[in-house]
Amino acid sequence: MSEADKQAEQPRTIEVPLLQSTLARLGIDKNSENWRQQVRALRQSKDQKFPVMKNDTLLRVIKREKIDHLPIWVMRQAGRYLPEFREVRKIWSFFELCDNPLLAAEVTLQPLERFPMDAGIIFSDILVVPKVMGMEVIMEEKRGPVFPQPLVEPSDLQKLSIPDPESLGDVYDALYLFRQAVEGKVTTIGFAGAPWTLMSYMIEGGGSKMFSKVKKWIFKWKEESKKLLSMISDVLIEYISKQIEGGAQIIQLFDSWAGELGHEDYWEFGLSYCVRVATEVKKRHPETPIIMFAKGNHSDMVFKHDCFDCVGIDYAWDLSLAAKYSQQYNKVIQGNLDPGVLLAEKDTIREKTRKMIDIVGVDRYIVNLGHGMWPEHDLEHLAVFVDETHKYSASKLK
Ligand SMILES: Cc1c2[nH]c(c1CCC(=O)O)Cc1[nH]c(c(CCC(=O)O)c1C)Cc1[nH]c(c(CCC(=O)O)c1C)Cc1[nH]c(c(CCC(=O)O)c1C)C2
Repeated sequence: MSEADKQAEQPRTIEVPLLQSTLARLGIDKNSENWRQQVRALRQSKDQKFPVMKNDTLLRVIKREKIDHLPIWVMRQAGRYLPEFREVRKIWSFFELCDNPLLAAEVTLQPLERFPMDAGIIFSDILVVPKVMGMEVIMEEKRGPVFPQPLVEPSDLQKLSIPDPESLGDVYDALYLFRQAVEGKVTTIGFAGAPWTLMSYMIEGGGSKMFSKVKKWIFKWKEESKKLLSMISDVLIEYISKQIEGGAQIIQLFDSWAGELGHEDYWEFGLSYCVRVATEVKKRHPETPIIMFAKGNHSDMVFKHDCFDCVGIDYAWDLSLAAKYSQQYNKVIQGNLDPGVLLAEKDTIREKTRKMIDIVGVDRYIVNLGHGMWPEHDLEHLAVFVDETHKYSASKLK
């Protein structure tokens, strides 16, 4: 049966059991025709208030305040490894979830019902940004994201537009609902893809092995490439600022394809734009920390920039070196268990977790994977990672 047929068979009522009591408290009726307007009006209201934080461990680490355990969350925390997420995906397409604040908030809550994480990253995707800039994006079942009409040459830039920031209002509304729903028990994380990574998707038309098309752009059409990177950066500054105003308490920038560029080129076409985005966002929201995750070989460059409060370390990086830089540059680090370790025996997961904590120590550290969860991951194994992080770090903090 095709994806469309499967979807046609399911009742498409919006089931959000985890959000139920929050909606009741906020006075939102999900069955009313104007529930979207009701959520939006609350999010935009001047006297918007969020529940008091009961567990702000993650934010305390950033501020170097006292904690009783190390915080943990995992990238791709909401996703296909969760049976309840797969159930929702039988009824709704990927972007239908992203465009529906009730469903996006519900799906973000799902992993927190199972695991005592310290944060929730809002369910969305980095590719909602190219979408609102005028590009079509399709999520294909096995391949991932596909752009049927990628940017081929500089004249294609004319097809792009700078959107009204409110055209991504569904994301801010989802953040608002999620932060209301967790009642201060976890930190709310917003995110965006970095300019270089988004540009890569927009030109390659999807995931890539060689990155030959986007590399042709930056080396052959340097000025036009910079125009595109600037345009994306401008959109991101507004987008991230609005996420913070909607409820995000910390932001992660994902530069998933950073490692495809050499050192100097990554500065010129990658990190310098992230610095610009983070610096601008910080001018507007100095209190909101920013985590920079540059996957690949460039974390050393990230440490040197004041606009980043935390450096996300991928699994291939040397954690001891990251720990050294963390001291030298006075920065929090996040990472970096290889997602593959979650396929091992539980004892191995515990051992590797303890080792990471021994290397970094129990301050300046947010425990995470070194990249996202995989659909084949076992729920119990993730539970072991979370449990060992909390127990072992708590024993060291006593
Ligand atoms: C659950 C999910 C997401 N995106 C995709 C899926 C799986 C597809 C599905 O359910 O149909 C497709 C989806 N979206 C993307 C991919 C990667 C494809 C590729 O390798 O090119 C896939 C399969 C693009 C994407 N999307 C994202 C990145 C950066 C992180 C990384 O490096 O993996 C990237 C590169 C970020 C992302 N994507 C998502 C989140 C929120 C959920 C969470 O983390 O809990 C986040 C933060 C959600």
